[in-house]
Amino acid sequence: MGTNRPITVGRIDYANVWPIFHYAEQQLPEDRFRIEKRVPAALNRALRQGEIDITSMSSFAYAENADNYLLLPDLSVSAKGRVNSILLFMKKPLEQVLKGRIAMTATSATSVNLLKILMKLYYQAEPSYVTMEPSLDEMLAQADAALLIGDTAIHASWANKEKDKGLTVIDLGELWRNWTGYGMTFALVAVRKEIAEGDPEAVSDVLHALTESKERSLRNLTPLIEKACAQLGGEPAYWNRYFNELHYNFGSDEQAGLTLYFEYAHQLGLLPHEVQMRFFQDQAALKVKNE
Ligand SMILES: C=C(O[C@@H]1C=C(C(=O)O)C=C[C@H]1O)C(=O)O
Repeated sequence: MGTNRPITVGRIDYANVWPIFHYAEQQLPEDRFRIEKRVPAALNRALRQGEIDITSMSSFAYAENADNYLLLPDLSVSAKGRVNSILLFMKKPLEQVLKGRIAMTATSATSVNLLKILMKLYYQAEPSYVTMEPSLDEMLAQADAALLIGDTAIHASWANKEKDKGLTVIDLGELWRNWTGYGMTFALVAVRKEIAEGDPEAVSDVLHALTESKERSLRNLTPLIEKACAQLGGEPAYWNRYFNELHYNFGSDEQAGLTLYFEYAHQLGLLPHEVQMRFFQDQAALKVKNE
């Protein structure tokens, strides 16, 4: 059974998802699939409100609504240590930031809650938080430190070096790893249950397109590196390292790190309930196996 309207697929508007999406769009026929590119917070909201059907999204926002969603298996944006694009920029020494005020980007859900977990449980600190649009200068005019994610964080980290702004930078993926010994999963791909039940073939098509894109991208990163230099600036060596330090699978290691994050988020009352991760079962794959 297929629905009559096209299936809307959400793509995070940052380089971190390029390996998963770069080759996928050309495999999803335009008469059946529509791609929406937005920042994570907008995709999180659109999925919750039923405006889109399948999306790459903040792992935290998946957890907030896990009963209504299924995860597309083995797809994520994760880091085993340094993530390079989830960064706390501090204009004051850390001791003052811990007692001060932190501006957080309005585009994120996972990272802002990761920062709260690290502040409370790692540093035993309770700074105050303000949510703002992602502009480093404006954020730092109002706060002692600023949390940015995605391409905005990358550009701000370059400007900090090139313009000698003298800000101290903490990479949240690296801090999480040093503290817990685990990697961290920032983004997942989820489908609304209603769509998975009503149009499983379409969901399966999206799963295959994203999985094939991931595999093809990782076999040869050169096209993505060239595109990143052309569209976002920077050097090939930077992007080579960036795409290599991110991980795009969601196996038992990634699940263990994310489970710990969900537990801490629940413990601090950031998530109102415990989270049971549930996955879309690809019937198309089962059918092929049984034939
Ligand atoms: C690696 C990243 O992962 C992401 C962080 C997200 C969040 O904080 O909610 C959501 C999706 C990803 O964009 C990044 O933004 O740089």
